[in-house]
Amino acid sequence: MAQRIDVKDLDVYYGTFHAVADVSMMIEARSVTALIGPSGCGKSTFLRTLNRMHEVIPGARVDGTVTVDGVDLYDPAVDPVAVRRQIGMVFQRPNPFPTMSIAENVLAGVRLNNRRISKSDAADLVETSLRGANLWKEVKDRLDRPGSSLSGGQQQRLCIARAIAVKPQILLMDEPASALDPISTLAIEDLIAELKNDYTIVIVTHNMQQAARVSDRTAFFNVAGTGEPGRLIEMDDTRTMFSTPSVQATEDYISGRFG
Ligand SMILES: Nc1ncnc2c1ncn2[C@@H]1O[C@H](COP(=O)(O)OP(=O)(O)OP(=O)(O)O)[C@@H](O)[C@H]1O
Repeated sequence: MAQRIDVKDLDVYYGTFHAVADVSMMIEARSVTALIGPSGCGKSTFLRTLNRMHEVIPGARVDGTVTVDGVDLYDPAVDPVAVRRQIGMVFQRPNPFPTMSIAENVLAGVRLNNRRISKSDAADLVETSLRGANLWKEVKDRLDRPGSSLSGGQQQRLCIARAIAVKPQILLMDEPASALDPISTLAIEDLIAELKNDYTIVIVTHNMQQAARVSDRTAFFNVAGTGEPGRLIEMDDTRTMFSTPSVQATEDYISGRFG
Protein backbone atom coordinates (compact mmCIF):
# COMPACT_ATOMS: atom_id res chain seq x y z
CA MET A 1 0.00 0.00 0.00
CA ALA A 2 2.16 2.82 1.31
CA GLN A 3 5.08 3.76 -0.89
CA ARG A 4 8.29 5.75 -0.57
CA ILE A 5 8.89 8.82 -2.69
CA ASP A 6 12.32 9.73 -4.01
CA VAL A 7 12.64 13.28 -5.34
CA LYS A 8 15.80 14.18 -7.26
CA ASP A 9 16.95 17.57 -8.53
CA LEU A 10 13.44 18.94 -8.82
CA ASP A 11 12.88 22.43 -10.23
CA VAL A 12 9.43 23.91 -10.67
CA TYR A 13 8.52 26.80 -12.97
CA TYR A 14 5.42 28.91 -13.55
CA GLY A 15 6.11 30.12 -17.09
CA THR A 16 9.50 31.83 -16.78
CA PHE A 17 9.30 32.18 -12.99
CA HIS A 18 11.53 29.68 -11.21
CA ALA A 19 9.38 28.91 -8.14
CA VAL A 20 11.27 26.00 -6.53
CA ALA A 21 14.93 25.08 -7.11
CA ASP A 22 16.89 21.92 -6.86
CA VAL A 23 14.97 19.86 -4.32
CA SER A 24 16.10 16.34 -3.53
CA MET A 25 14.48 14.38 -0.72
CA MET A 26 13.54 10.88 0.28
CA ILE A 27 10.13 10.34 1.87
CA GLU A 28 9.80 7.02 3.63
CA ALA A 29 6.71 4.82 3.32
CA ARG A 30 4.32 4.84 6.28
CA SER A 31 5.64 8.06 7.68
CA VAL A 32 4.42 11.61 8.02
CA THR A 33 6.62 14.31 6.50
CA ALA A 34 5.86 17.95 7.31
CA LEU A 35 6.80 20.72 4.89
CA ILE A 36 7.33 24.00 6.71
CA GLY A 37 8.66 27.43 5.80
CA PRO A 38 7.59 31.05 5.30
CA SER A 39 4.87 32.12 2.90
CA GLY A 40 5.90 31.90 -0.74
CA CYS A 41 8.81 29.48 -0.23
CA GLY A 42 7.16 26.91 -2.49
CA LYS A 43 5.70 24.34 -0.09
CA SER A 44 2.38 24.01 -1.91
CA THR A 45 4.05 24.18 -5.29
CA PHE A 46 6.40 21.37 -4.32
CA LEU A 47 3.57 19.32 -2.81
CA ARG A 48 1.54 19.55 -6.02
CA THR A 49 4.44 18.18 -8.06
CA LEU A 50 4.26 14.96 -6.04
CA ASN A 51 1.04 13.98 -7.84
CA ARG A 52 1.38 16.15 -10.96
CA MET A 53 -1.41 18.39 -9.73
CA HIS A 54 0.59 21.47 -10.80
CA GLU A 55 -0.11 20.43 -14.39
CA VAL A 56 -3.64 21.81 -14.10
CA ILE A 57 -2.03 25.29 -13.79
CA PRO A 58 -1.23 26.65 -17.27
CA GLY A 59 2.52 27.19 -17.77
CA ALA A 60 3.57 25.16 -14.71
CA ARG A 61 6.28 22.58 -15.38
CA VAL A 62 9.02 20.64 -13.65
CA ASP A 63 12.53 19.39 -14.30
CA GLY A 64 13.92 16.47 -12.33
CA THR A 65 12.42 13.21 -11.18
CA VAL A 66 9.86 12.02 -8.66
CA THR A 67 10.11 8.28 -8.26
CA VAL A 68 7.48 6.29 -6.40
CA ASP A 69 8.56 2.74 -5.73
CA GLY A 70 10.81 2.70 -8.76
CA VAL A 71 8.45 4.42 -11.23
CA ASP A 72 9.24 7.97 -12.38
CA LEU A 73 5.93 9.85 -12.24
CA TYR A 74 7.17 12.08 -15.06
CA ASP A 75 7.96 9.29 -17.46
CA PRO A 76 6.06 10.09 -20.69
CA ALA A 77 4.36 6.69 -20.50
CA VAL A 78 2.79 7.53 -17.11
CA ASP A 79 -0.81 8.79 -17.11
CA PRO A 80 -1.26 11.79 -14.77
CA VAL A 81 -4.82 10.72 -13.94
CA ALA A 82 -3.50 7.36 -12.73
CA VAL A 83 -0.89 9.22 -10.68
CA ARG A 84 -3.57 11.29 -8.94
CA ARG A 85 -5.55 8.15 -8.19
CA GLN A 86 -2.51 6.60 -6.54
CA ILE A 87 -1.50 9.79 -4.76
CA GLY A 88 -4.49 11.55 -3.22
CA MET A 89 -4.74 15.16 -2.13
CA VAL A 90 -6.61 16.97 0.63
CA PHE A 91 -6.81 20.75 0.41
CA GLN A 92 -6.86 23.60 2.89
CA ARG A 93 -10.57 24.32 2.56
CA PRO A 94 -12.84 21.31 2.87
CA ASN A 95 -14.35 20.96 -0.59
CA PRO A 96 -17.09 18.33 -0.53
CA PHE A 97 -19.61 18.51 -3.36
CA PRO A 98 -22.23 20.53 -1.44
CA THR A 99 -25.43 19.13 -2.90
CA MET A 100 -24.19 15.55 -3.20
CA SER A 101 -25.05 13.25 -0.30
CA ILE A 102 -22.43 12.25 2.26
CA ALA A 103 -22.32 8.73 0.80
CA GLU A 104 -22.05 9.99 -2.79
CA ASN A 105 -19.26 12.36 -1.75
CA VAL A 106 -17.26 9.39 -0.47
CA LEU A 107 -17.83 7.59 -3.77
CA ALA A 108 -17.18 10.63 -5.99
CA GLY A 109 -13.54 9.82 -6.72
CA VAL A 110 -14.32 6.18 -7.43
CA ARG A 111 -17.10 7.18 -9.85
CA LEU A 112 -14.82 9.69 -11.58
CA ASN A 113 -12.43 6.84 -12.21
CA ASN A 114 -15.29 5.11 -14.03
CA ARG A 115 -15.11 2.11 -11.80
CA ARG A 116 -18.30 0.09 -11.85
CA ILE A 117 -19.29 -0.83 -8.36
CA SER A 118 -22.25 -2.84 -7.06
CA LYS A 119 -24.65 -1.36 -4.52
CA SER A 120 -23.41 -3.53 -1.68
CA ASP A 121 -19.74 -2.91 -2.54
CA ALA A 122 -20.51 0.82 -2.62
CA ALA A 123 -22.14 0.63 0.80
CA ASP A 124 -19.11 -1.27 2.17
CA LEU A 125 -16.70 1.21 0.68
CA VAL A 126 -18.65 4.15 2.13
CA GLU A 127 -18.52 2.56 5.56
CA THR A 128 -14.84 1.58 5.52
CA SER A 129 -13.77 4.95 4.13
CA LEU A 130 -15.82 6.87 6.68
CA ARG A 131 -14.49 4.64 9.45
CA GLY A 132 -10.97 5.24 8.13
CA ALA A 133 -11.58 8.97 8.33
CA ASN A 134 -13.04 8.71 11.85
CA LEU A 135 -16.39 10.05 10.71
CA TRP A 136 -18.59 6.96 10.52
CA LYS A 137 -20.16 7.20 13.95
CA GLU A 138 -21.13 10.81 13.43
CA VAL A 139 -22.78 10.35 10.04
CA LYS A 140 -23.94 6.74 9.76
CA ASP A 141 -27.58 7.69 10.31
CA ARG A 142 -27.59 10.47 7.75
CA LEU A 143 -25.60 9.23 4.79
CA ASP A 144 -28.16 10.63 2.37
CA ARG A 145 -27.92 14.17 3.72
CA PRO A 146 -25.91 16.67 1.68
CA GLY A 147 -22.17 17.08 2.30
CA SER A 148 -22.79 20.73 3.11
CA SER A 149 -24.87 19.73 6.16
CA LEU A 150 -21.68 18.81 8.04
CA SER A 151 -19.48 21.07 10.17
CA GLY A 152 -16.16 22.27 8.72
CA GLY A 153 -14.18 19.64 10.62
CA GLN A 154 -16.58 16.90 9.53
CA GLN A 155 -16.42 18.13 5.94
CA GLN A 156 -12.63 17.89 6.03
CA ARG A 157 -12.85 14.32 7.34
CA LEU A 158 -15.40 13.62 4.57
CA CYS A 159 -12.80 14.86 2.06
CA ILE A 160 -10.25 12.54 3.63
CA ALA A 161 -12.77 9.67 3.34
CA ARG A 162 -13.24 10.57 -0.33
CA ALA A 163 -9.47 10.59 -0.82
CA ILE A 164 -8.94 7.19 0.80
CA ALA A 165 -11.96 5.59 -0.93
CA VAL A 166 -9.94 5.34 -4.14
CA LYS A 167 -7.29 3.43 -2.16
CA PRO A 168 -4.30 5.64 -2.82
CA GLN A 169 -0.84 4.78 -1.54
CA ILE A 170 0.13 8.30 -0.67
CA LEU A 171 -1.84 11.19 0.79
CA LEU A 172 -0.79 14.79 0.25
CA MET A 173 -2.33 17.35 2.59
CA ASP A 174 -2.05 21.08 2.02
CA GLU A 175 -2.74 22.78 5.36
CA PRO A 176 -5.64 20.40 6.02
CA ALA A 177 -6.53 21.92 9.39
CA SER A 178 -5.87 25.61 8.86
CA ALA A 179 -9.54 26.43 8.28
CA LEU A 180 -10.69 24.41 11.30
CA ASP A 181 -11.31 25.09 14.98
CA PRO A 182 -8.89 23.62 17.58
CA ILE A 183 -11.04 20.57 18.37
CA SER A 184 -11.50 19.64 14.71
CA THR A 185 -7.79 20.28 14.21
CA LEU A 186 -6.92 17.74 16.91
CA ALA A 187 -9.35 15.26 15.32
CA ILE A 188 -7.52 15.65 12.00
CA GLU A 189 -4.14 15.27 13.71
CA ASP A 190 -5.30 12.08 15.47
CA LEU A 191 -6.54 10.81 12.14
CA ILE A 192 -3.20 11.54 10.46
CA ALA A 193 -1.44 9.55 13.20
CA GLU A 194 -3.73 6.58 12.44
CA LEU A 195 -3.54 6.90 8.67
CA LYS A 196 0.22 6.65 8.63
CA ASN A 197 -0.09 2.95 9.46
CA ASP A 198 -1.37 2.52 5.90
CA TYR A 199 -0.27 5.54 3.94
CA THR A 200 2.72 7.71 3.22
CA ILE A 201 1.66 11.21 4.21
CA VAL A 202 3.12 14.58 3.25
CA ILE A 203 1.59 17.59 4.94
CA VAL A 204 2.13 21.32 4.47
CA THR A 205 1.56 23.24 7.67
CA HIS A 206 2.17 26.73 9.04
CA ASN A 207 1.58 25.48 12.53
CA MET A 208 4.86 24.53 14.19
CA GLN A 209 3.15 22.67 17.05
CA GLN A 210 1.23 20.69 14.50
CA ALA A 211 4.38 19.78 12.57
CA ALA A 212 6.01 18.72 15.84
CA ARG A 213 2.95 16.69 16.89
CA VAL A 214 2.12 14.84 13.70
CA SER A 215 5.29 14.37 11.69
CA ASP A 216 8.20 11.95 11.80
CA ARG A 217 10.35 14.04 9.49
CA THR A 218 10.31 17.76 8.79
CA ALA A 219 11.55 19.60 5.73
CA PHE A 220 12.23 23.32 6.02
CA PHE A 221 11.93 25.41 2.84
CA ASN A 222 13.03 29.02 2.54
CA VAL A 223 13.22 31.74 -0.08
CA ALA A 224 16.07 34.27 -0.26
CA GLY A 225 13.92 37.14 -1.54
CA THR A 226 11.19 38.22 -3.95
CA GLY A 227 11.66 36.68 -7.37
CA GLU A 228 14.05 34.05 -5.99
CA PRO A 229 13.12 30.37 -6.03
CA GLY A 230 12.24 28.51 -2.85
CA ARG A 231 14.76 25.91 -1.73
CA LEU A 232 14.87 22.99 0.65
CA ILE A 233 17.18 24.17 3.43
CA GLU A 234 17.28 21.05 5.56
CA MET A 235 15.33 17.94 6.37
CA ASP A 236 15.70 15.68 9.38
CA ASP A 237 13.82 13.79 12.06
CA THR A 238 11.21 16.15 13.45
CA ARG A 239 12.64 15.87 16.94
CA THR A 240 16.08 16.91 15.73
CA MET A 241 14.71 19.70 13.57
CA PHE A 242 12.85 21.16 16.53
CA SER A 243 15.65 20.72 19.08
CA THR A 244 18.97 21.00 17.26
CA PRO A 245 18.53 22.07 13.63
CA SER A 246 21.76 22.38 11.65
CA VAL A 247 20.95 25.66 9.94
CA GLN A 248 20.42 28.98 11.72
CA ALA A 249 17.52 29.94 9.42
CA THR A 250 15.63 26.80 10.46
CA GLU A 251 16.05 27.67 14.10
CA ASP A 252 14.99 31.27 13.48
CA TYR A 253 11.87 30.13 11.64
CA ILE A 254 10.90 27.46 14.13
CA SER A 255 11.36 29.77 17.06
CA GLY A 256 9.16 32.38 15.40
CA ARG A 257 11.88 34.92 14.63
CA PHE A 258 10.64 35.27 11.04
CA GLY A 259 7.98 34.04 8.62
N1 LIG B 1 -0.36 29.56 -10.17
C1 LIG B 1 0.75 30.28 -10.00
N2 LIG B 1 1.25 31.04 -10.99
C2 LIG B 1 2.39 31.77 -10.83
N3 LIG B 1 3.10 31.79 -9.69
C3 LIG B 1 2.66 31.06 -8.66
C4 LIG B 1 1.46 30.27 -8.75
N4 LIG B 1 1.27 29.65 -7.56
C5 LIG B 1 2.29 30.03 -6.77
N5 LIG B 1 3.12 30.87 -7.41
C6 LIG B 1 4.34 31.49 -6.89
O1 LIG B 1 5.26 30.47 -6.56
C7 LIG B 1 5.92 30.78 -5.33
C8 LIG B 1 5.66 29.65 -4.33
O2 LIG B 1 4.27 29.67 -3.99
P1 LIG B 1 3.60 28.57 -3.05
O3 LIG B 1 2.14 28.85 -2.99
O4 LIG B 1 4.06 27.24 -3.48
O5 LIG B 1 4.31 28.91 -1.66
P2 LIG B 1 3.92 28.41 -0.19
O6 LIG B 1 5.21 28.20 0.51
O7 LIG B 1 2.99 27.26 -0.28
O8 LIG B 1 3.18 29.69 0.36
P3 LIG B 1 2.02 29.83 1.46
O9 LIG B 1 2.62 29.35 2.74
O10 LIG B 1 1.75 31.30 1.47
O11 LIG B 1 0.84 29.03 1.00
C9 LIG B 1 5.39 32.13 -4.88
O12 LIG B 1 6.29 33.13 -5.31
C10 LIG B 1 4.06 32.24 -5.59
O13 LIG B 1 3.72 33.58 -5.83
